[in-house]
Amino acid sequence: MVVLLKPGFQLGESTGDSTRPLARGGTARRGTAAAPRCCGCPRPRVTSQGEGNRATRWRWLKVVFLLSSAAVGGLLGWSYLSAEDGVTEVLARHSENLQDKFIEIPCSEDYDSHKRFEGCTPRKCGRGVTDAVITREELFQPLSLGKHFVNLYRYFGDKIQDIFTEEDFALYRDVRQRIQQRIAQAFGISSASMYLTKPTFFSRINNTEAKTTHDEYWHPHVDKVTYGSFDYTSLLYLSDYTEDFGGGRFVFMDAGSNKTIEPRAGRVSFFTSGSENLHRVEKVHWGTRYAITISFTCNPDHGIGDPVLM
Ligand SMILES: O=C(O)CCC(=O)C(=O)O
Ligand SMILES: [Fe+2]
Repeated sequence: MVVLLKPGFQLGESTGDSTRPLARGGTARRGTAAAPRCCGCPRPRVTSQGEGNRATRWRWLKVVFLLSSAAVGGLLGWSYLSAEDGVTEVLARHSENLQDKFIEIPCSEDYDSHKRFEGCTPRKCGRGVTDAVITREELFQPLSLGKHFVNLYRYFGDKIQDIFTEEDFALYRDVRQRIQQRIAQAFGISSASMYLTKPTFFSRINNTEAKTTHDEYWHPHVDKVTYGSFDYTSLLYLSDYTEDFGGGRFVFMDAGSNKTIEPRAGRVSFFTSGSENLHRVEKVHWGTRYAITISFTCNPDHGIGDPVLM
């Protein structure tokens, strides 16, 4: 109930079509002389019909003004939060099971400042997502044991035999080959012209504080700048956005409209590594996010072999 008291008015209640005062059960009637009287009370002002209408209009104007202000405020707040979040389009939702999604974008000039390998160095650039390369059943749990941004080659040293089995590595090789073929097909190059490059690592991200700048995964970056040898980057997600962790979406930072990929276990995203694909990872708010970065170079000198048990 909205109760408004204005000079010259008695209690009234807003109704759907007007702000008529209650007129039942002896309650006072606005704009008439039938209001209760008492000795010594100031004589209620008798208002004309015109004045009453003006006041009603005034009240409605106030209501309309307040509602519009609330709507404008809400819109501004929403657009501020969206802008801060930086997300304007979802490329791949967690709930979707995507066969193949590929978006071509113009290449940056980054590749011109490196030695070109025709038939491999990107002439066609873009980004893709697929849930069809690896089944959820194939996901390799053993590799999820790693520490934050673990380098498969360096971190474990002699301990690597205790942690990974020959089967884990065989599965890694198989998955790596399938991703390599998918990338080659999407960009129209030969899979044989691509080489696995370092760092190849898996990441375990939670909301504990970063110990070194290497742990600060959320900064916008270009892989070719950060890692040098990368020409094609791929990411294999091992856990599920909103089920295993909150935050942690992958964001392509395009001018004016960012695009997100929501991680899903078994989902592979891949893209050319130059500044046409500036990106970041949102901070993880809760839970643990697992992913493997598998990247390729066109320069055989920067190629590495698959990780093996020694
Ligand atoms: O884990 C991700 O989604 C992306 C990580 C990343 O940007 C990188 O490894 O360079
Ligand atoms: Fe990256």
